[in-house]
Amino acid sequence: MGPHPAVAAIRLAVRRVLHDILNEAGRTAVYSRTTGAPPASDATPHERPPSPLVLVACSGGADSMALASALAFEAPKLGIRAGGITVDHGLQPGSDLRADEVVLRLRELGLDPVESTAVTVGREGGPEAAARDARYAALDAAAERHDAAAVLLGHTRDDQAETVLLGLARGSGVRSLSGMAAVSGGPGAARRYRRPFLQLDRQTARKACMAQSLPVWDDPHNADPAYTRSRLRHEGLPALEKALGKGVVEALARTAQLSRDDADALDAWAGQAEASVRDAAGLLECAKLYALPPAVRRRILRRAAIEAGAPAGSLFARHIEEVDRLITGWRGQGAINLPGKVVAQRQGGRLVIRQG
Ligand SMILES: Nc1ncnc2c1ncn2[C@@H]1O[C@H](COP(=O)(O)OP(=O)(O)OP(=O)(O)O)[C@@H](O)[C@H]1O
Repeated sequence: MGPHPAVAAIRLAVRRVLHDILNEAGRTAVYSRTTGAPPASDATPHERPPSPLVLVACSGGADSMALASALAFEAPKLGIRAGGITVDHGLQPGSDLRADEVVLRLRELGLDPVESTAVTVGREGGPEAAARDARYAALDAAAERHDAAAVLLGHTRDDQAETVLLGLARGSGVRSLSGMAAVSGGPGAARRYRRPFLQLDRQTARKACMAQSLPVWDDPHNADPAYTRSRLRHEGLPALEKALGKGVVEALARTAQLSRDDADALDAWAGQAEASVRDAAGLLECAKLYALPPAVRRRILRRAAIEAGAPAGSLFARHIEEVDRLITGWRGQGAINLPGKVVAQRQGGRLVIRQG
């Protein structure tokens, strides 16, 4: 009898990603599929390149426990070492004990190395953003320390749908609607993070844990109505499903993929158009900017503001719209102040964006 369908589904999702990692590293999965033994080789063990290490980021929740179990099952068959890391945010009493428990469970799955790392969560950008920043910094550090080829994250299709809705409600562009990427980078490692479950629904991950008798922990934050994402998960999406039908989560995840492709194309277009709207001195020419489609023009303006020193995270659509009005609605406006003490002004048909 084969594995439970949910277990088969999580394993397949992880296997695909592990194959990608091997291919990118220029290695093929030549290790025995049944025993996990390396192929017979003339090379002595110390001449063989060390097998790559893949870490799973695990909170102890159903999604990342399912991910850890699938990694533990698939990695040895491909000659990949599998490890795990859990981050203790220190936001609840006893969180250190919980982290120790997660470490134990990951070790029981056969992962090695496994470690927990404690972080201090600041306040910047609100509680969710601050916890996320601290978590990724810790995961980046762990990946560096262990020289990991990749870190797996347990985001599911449901998380993706929530992210798309949050972007939609913020009124931002297609980049924001494109949600989370299946592959994304950390400092110095453009393809560090992988999300094997992005096409998989949360129920499948949960069922896979049940089928394997894996205990999971439900983060009280996930149910805390003080958090926007939690309200969306427990009230917003169910209401949408009631009104629009069950396929809404899948449709939102598809929207993410389509938006990502559109955003990438527009970014590339803006990158190419940028050189053609600069004069010999490198200044942006307003007449040429005016002739461009708004989506392309605003991307060029955003890039110029960031290049001048505006922090990307504080630069919102409304800032760029105001700068855009220097091009499309010129009536002698004064200089426009942007985050990071950057100033944009129109001078003699040129747009000057620099730190004031
Ligand atoms: N404390 C943590 N330590 C390590 N990794 C974490 C931690 N919290 C989240 N992650 C990683 O980020 C992913 C997304 O986390 P998030 O809390 O947004 O989603 P979730 O649906 O609650 O996931 P899970 O059920 O795995 O907790 C997790 O699946 C996991 O890979």
